[in-house]
Amino acid sequence: MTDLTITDVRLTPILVADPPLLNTQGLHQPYTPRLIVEVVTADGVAGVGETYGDAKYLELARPFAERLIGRQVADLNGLFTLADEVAVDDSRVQNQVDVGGLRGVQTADKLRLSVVSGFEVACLDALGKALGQPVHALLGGKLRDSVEYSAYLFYKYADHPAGIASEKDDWGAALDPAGVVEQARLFNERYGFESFKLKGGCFAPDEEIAAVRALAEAFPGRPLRLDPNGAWSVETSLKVADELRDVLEYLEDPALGTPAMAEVAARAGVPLATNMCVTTFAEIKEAFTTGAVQVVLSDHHYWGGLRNTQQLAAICRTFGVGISMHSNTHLGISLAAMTHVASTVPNLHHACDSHYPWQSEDVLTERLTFEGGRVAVSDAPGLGVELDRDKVELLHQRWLDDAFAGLRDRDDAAAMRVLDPEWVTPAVPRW
Ligand SMILES: O=C([O-])C(=O)C[C@H](O)[C@@H](O)C(=O)[O-]
Ligand SMILES: [Mg+2]
Repeated sequence: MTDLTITDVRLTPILVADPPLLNTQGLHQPYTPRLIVEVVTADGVAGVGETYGDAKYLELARPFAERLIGRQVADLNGLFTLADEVAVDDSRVQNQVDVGGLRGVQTADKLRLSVVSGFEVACLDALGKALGQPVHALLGGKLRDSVEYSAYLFYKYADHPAGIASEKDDWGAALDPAGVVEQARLFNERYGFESFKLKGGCFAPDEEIAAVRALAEAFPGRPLRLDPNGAWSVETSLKVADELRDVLEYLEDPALGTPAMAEVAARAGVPLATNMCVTTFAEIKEAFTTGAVQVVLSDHHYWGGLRNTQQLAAICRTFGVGISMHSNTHLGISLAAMTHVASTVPNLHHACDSHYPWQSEDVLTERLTFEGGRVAVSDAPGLGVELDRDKVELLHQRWLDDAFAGLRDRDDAAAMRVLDPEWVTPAVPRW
């Protein structure tokens, strides 16, 4: 009989290289924190998970990990009750937003769920390995053999600011329509992506409209999305919708907050997607009953894991709201987890987001690959990925070395201040 008792939990904070990508808050720093979670059973089976690595997540993950020892790896529901026992320092959530608000509201519950998700995935991986079953089978079985992702286009500089330690990337700059189209071509060439999302809210809306128009010309008929992370007023959102209605699959978080989104949705004539105004179960009712969103972009990290993602998908199905997936900077562990759960969701009709192509570094022995913009659903036991200890150690050492350099907490405004000392997180609506 397999012993599924958890006997060891390892938490490894790391810093991963990130290119100089722009968003409405500022600029990505050259390295970004992630937390690698490993749970080990009495039989020596190890499962891996990954979540946000900023200090407030680590502070919660540590006491949570201690409480896991002696519990069963299959006790997934118990993870949530256990999380409730871990106190959240109020100053970490009161009047705070995460990454300048890119991940929506910040609450103690959401912070806990973001931590639980890393452990839930690690437990599912260990359970799958112990039982010889892929994670998708533990979630009820895959409905498709591969999952489609979209190209996640960013305005970007060619390099991080001079004199700042960073890794070089080979994507070049993208600061105007021609640069955005060139980046899209590279994404298409390298990974076969068929749909394209542009991270907007960086330049005046007319410039971003021109970039999407240029994409539509270069890739006729392909699904296109524009996401300014709530940077626009209702009026500006409606103007952009008016100009791009014929080419957009959806407009993502044009304005901030459910009431503003509902106003835009009522008149835009284009579906609205969100990963900002519906990020918790508590936010669903208002958004769905006011028709504020037509597509929810789930993120298993902040929704609390893969099974919560399935529950969210079922609620969306009930209300006739679409579902797809949001992505922050993440590594192959999370891409594998996203792919497993996405393969089990019946109503997944949009290509999911993934930052993975931007991450030149990973902690796996083998990187996951996109073929025709799709990731194959693994049938190997667990997630189907293997941790490379040397790589984990290298990236962990970078985190250790950073004690005073300010990279352990993601701060896009701080990165922008290196270029523009006057930069502050822009007030919203920005346009
Ligand atoms: O709304 C979104 O899709 C995101 O917030 C994804 C990421 O946070 C992205 O904007 C970023 O990393 O700059
Ligand atoms: Mg978004």
